[in-house]
Amino acid sequence: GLRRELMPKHVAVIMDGNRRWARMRGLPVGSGYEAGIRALRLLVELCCRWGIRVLTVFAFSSDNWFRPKVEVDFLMSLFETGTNDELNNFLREGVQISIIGDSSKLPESLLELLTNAEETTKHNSRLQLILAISYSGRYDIVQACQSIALKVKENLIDPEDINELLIEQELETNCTEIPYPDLLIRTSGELRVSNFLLWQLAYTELFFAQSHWPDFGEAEFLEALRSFQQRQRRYGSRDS
Ligand SMILES: CC(C)CCOP(=O)(O)OP(=O)(O)O
Ligand SMILES: [Mg+2]
Repeated sequence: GLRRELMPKHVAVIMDGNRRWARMRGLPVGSGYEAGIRALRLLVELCCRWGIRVLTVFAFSSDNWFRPKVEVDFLMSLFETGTNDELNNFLREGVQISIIGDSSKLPESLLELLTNAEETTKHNSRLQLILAISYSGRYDIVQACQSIALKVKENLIDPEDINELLIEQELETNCTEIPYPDLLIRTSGELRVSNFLLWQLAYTELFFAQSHWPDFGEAEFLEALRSFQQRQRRYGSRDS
């Protein structure tokens, strides 16, 4: 069975397969996205129940902007209604919301909602939910480099002061005490990282599930946790 002391502290999820889920059922794409939101709500509850400290989900990548406008608009409105519907639950359950990604491209109404949700939940401490929206792992590293280069230019630091900790502090995941996921879950059978967290995933255990995201429920999550607990994490040290 699962052992509480071997739980991952930070779980990251690429919630993939929503459109295929809908297509397999002869449903419109929007139904897949709506089912995906429901699966996310369930996962937040499961993470609270199993004592996971941080959950980072890839809700919308910078590449997703190239999808048909009708799909992008539907997703943006879904993020708005989802945030509205869930905010009171998150407040009650002690869930803190943080957003990472290029928020300048989000609709003003969604940005306001998310900023308000960050503000009203900032003292919650049971689970930190990080929503990666309009996020790019490579751009995250680029913006960290720009920020560090500026500090060098302003003589605040010297080039030899640049180390892994400094970069970690400049990444967008500096919104959490546990920036490095212990476990990454990707659904729908794709075996790619797709420009999600890149620096942060250096030693993360990867778990790939066949089921599409809307079908990823408690049984599937417990299977991922069991797989994680059976792994011997070496961080490159032991050669055996
Ligand atoms: C926006 C993102 C979370 C949606 C993930 O599902 P998806 O739209 O990539 O679905 P498919 O991989 O089935 O096309
Ligand atoms: Mg996909």
